[in-house]
Amino acid sequence: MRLDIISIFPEYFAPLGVSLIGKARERGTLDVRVHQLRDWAHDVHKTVDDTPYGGGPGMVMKPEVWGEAIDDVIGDGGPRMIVPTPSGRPFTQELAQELAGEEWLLFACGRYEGIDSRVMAEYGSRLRVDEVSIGDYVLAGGEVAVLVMVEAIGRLLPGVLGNVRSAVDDSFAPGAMRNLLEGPVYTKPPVWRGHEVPDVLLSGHHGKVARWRRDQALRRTVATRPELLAEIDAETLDKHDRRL
Ligand SMILES: Oc1ccccc1-c1ccno1
Repeated sequence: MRLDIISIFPEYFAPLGVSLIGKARERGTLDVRVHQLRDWAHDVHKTVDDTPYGGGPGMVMKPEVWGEAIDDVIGDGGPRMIVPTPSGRPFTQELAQELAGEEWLLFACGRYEGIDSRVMAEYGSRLRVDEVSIGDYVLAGGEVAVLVMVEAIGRLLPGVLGNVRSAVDDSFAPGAMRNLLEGPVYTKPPVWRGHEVPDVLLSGHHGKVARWRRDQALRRTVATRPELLAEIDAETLDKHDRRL
């Protein structure tokens, strides 16, 4: 997978050189290219923003600069374009799975009050363009949102996670864990400061362990995110529980 990221703060993406994503880049599973938007601003101050039409606070990012940058980066290619914004569709594990199936993603990191909407309109006629939010809060720019999305997407690519199983058992992963939160996890020692590991996890009985884990996932989901259960139909719940 090729990832292009356009930003006025390319240094934000240094973390993509470490851990799982860094190793995926070394192996060639991920081809990450970060671009400085100001390289396409031609005035002496490398200006990338201006005041909003209609008035109001803040500044809006200029369409001309973005247009030249995106044209240069994609050429005649057709990546899927992702624009992080608080007003976008929610970024979910399901969307991460979908984006992990793409060959080429282009991330446009807006700052200030956002990118002139004509940029998304212009490229929306040629590319699949999604405006995406990572949550109901406001950031200073899209860079952190891109880091979140690249990690969530990258870990789903073949060979990136050492143990494929751990992606399958993720919270929100499709299948048995869809819309369920992961339950508690434990490792050695069996007793730590008087806290014991649940006996079932030491039993070696895989069926009982699987049932206990699903029960714990359901309990945690009811306690923390009950609205997620509304999205699981009774048949699905029953099917997976019956399987256990
Ligand atoms: O708050 C933002 C500002 C700029 C770009 C993206 C965001 C955002 C907030 C939540 N998801 O994305």
